Amino acid sequence: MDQVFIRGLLVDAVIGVYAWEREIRQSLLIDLEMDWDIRAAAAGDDLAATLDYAAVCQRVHDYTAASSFQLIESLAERLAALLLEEFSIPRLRLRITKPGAVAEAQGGVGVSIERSRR
Ligand SMILES: Nc1nc2c(c(=O)[nH]1)N=C([C@H](O)[C@@H](O)CO)CN2
Repeated sequence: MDQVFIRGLLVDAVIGVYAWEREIRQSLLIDLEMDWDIRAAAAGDDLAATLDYAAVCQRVHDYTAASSFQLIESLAERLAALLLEEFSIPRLRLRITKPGAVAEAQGGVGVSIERSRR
């Protein structure tokens, strides 16, 4: 299946389990791979026929920046559900990296999920 993807979308949010984490904003990196048949958009050279990655970035940014979950798992599930629904995406893979969470983990730590529209 074709995909529209977003890599390394940087968003600051209140996220974390510990008391000190509730007082600050921390950076998150969000990666998305979204199934989308791009042939109609390519044939018509038409933005309206494809999944607008800029619109998805804006929605992800706005939702995440306003959120205040403890676990990145919670953010991942909510984000996946709203994107599947609002953009009529059949299936997506979503990864959230919390770069500063574990100093020794140079590549960051996080979660990755794959979800489909029901
Ligand atoms: N699987 C997870 N493990 C941990 C999370 C999380 O969201 N998912 N969060 C924390 C703390 O908030 C941590 O980021 C503080 O450094 C610990 N483990």
